Amino acid sequence: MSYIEPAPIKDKENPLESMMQRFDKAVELLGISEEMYHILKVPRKQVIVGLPVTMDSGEIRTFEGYRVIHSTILGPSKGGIRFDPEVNLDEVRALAAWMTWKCAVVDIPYGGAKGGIACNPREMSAGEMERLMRAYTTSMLDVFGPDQDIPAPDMGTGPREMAWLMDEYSKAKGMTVPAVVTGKPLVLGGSLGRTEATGRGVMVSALAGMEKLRINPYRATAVVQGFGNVGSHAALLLRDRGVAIHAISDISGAYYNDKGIDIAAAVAYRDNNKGSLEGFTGAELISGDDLFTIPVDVLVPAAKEDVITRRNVESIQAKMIVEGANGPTSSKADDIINEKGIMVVPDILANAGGVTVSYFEWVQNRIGYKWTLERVNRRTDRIMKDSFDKVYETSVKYKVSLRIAAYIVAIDKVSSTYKYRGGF
Ligand SMILES: NC(=O)C1=CN([C@@H]2O[C@H](COP(=O)(O)OP(=O)(O)OC[C@H]3O[C@@H](n4cnc5c(N)ncnc54)[C@H](OP(=O)(O)O)[C@@H]3O)[C@@H](O)[C@H]2O)C=CC1
Ligand SMILES: O=C(O)CCC(=O)C(=O)O
Repeated sequence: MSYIEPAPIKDKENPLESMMQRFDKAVELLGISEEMYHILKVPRKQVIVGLPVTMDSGEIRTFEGYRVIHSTILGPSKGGIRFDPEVNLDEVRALAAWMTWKCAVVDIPYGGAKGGIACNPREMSAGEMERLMRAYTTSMLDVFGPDQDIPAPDMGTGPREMAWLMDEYSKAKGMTVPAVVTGKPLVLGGSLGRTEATGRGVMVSALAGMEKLRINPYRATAVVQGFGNVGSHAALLLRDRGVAIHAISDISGAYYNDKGIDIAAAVAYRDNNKGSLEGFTGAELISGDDLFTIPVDVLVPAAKEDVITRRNVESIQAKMIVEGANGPTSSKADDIINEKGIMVVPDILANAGGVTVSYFEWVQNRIGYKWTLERVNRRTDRIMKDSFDKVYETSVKYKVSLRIAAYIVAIDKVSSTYKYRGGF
């Protein structure tokens, strides 16, 4: 028997602190009361579970899993499940709060939650992953529910894991409950457009930002860190709008080509190479750190938190950062970015396309009807563009960055909803 220790919180800028610093700034500008501050700050529920799983070797390993419900003020809580060795409670708490603000920014009727399991999916077989996901679902039967808390994919998980979750939950309830989870395979009630939705939202946000900066997409260049669900779809869709992608990266390194990378070839290579870009020959191999220093119009961090910090922020030469990942920029880097005059389209706006189409999937499951891809994309684009415009106007009104403006929009929405519900 062995026990997988969750990774200790590293000596780096803690994502929860980064989230709270932005939250505090926005709260101060909005002038909300002390009572409301605590209502919005403290998560409603935090669940930690031990998950014993039989590995293929016959050994039983116990993993630690988390689900944090940050808020249910706007509706049932919503947020993905992350499988990653570095998952810890503080990270999940920050990610859950970001979900609350994200749903509020794009005005969809959900609160915020997030889940995670400290595990390494790269070292696990499909059978081990399945047993782990089913054990987690069983532990969360009282937490999850189509009107209660609705999970979805995040780093290290995708439609396959959501299918196992739906099946395990449905078996326990004695009926098929597709609306308990989103990001499912199409045959199980998944929505057309969900797989590429987050990347699509990144593309719409990037184009809206370029318009403000008067950058012509057909002459624009970009680099994308992370080539998973979000990064690869963002790269494909930006390329479709004329943007030349000069570098992409994953854990194996960054791949640079100043003539523009053939993104479709990179996707095909990754898909035939166990999900990795390692050995990709359509570009020069450079270090992951060097990707941030390339002079381009748009930098899209689409891997994980705290990749833009005080350590590397000075070397960034992009005109715009569009945050595909959650929390890629530490709060300490924000001030320097603002001084440098770089526009940042923040995570809680830029990557909200995923939860938007998750909401559409949930709506379709509840009405028992399937929308066309054209309808999903049209509605997603409109929500993303309207949300960008609202955040932009707020940034002008309060003379703040787009990030603080997005927090202002979100906190205002959640706090006024709380008052309408009569909780105050
Ligand atoms: N999936 C979704 O719908 C949404 C995701 N997000 C956020 O987007 C981010 C990415 O999620 P998603 O695309 O789903 O995750 P995936 O697991 O699909 O992809 C993550 C990618 O990041 C790469 N990566 C991890 N660490 C590094 C690193 N240190 N340097 C370079 N690349 C790295 C991975 O490489 P490798 O494969 O080699 O490990 C992989 O290419 C996360 O912050 C997530 O919370 C936000 C909104 C919705
Ligand atoms: O699709 C969803 O419901 C949530 C996706 C997610 O976890 C995120 O936006 O960070």
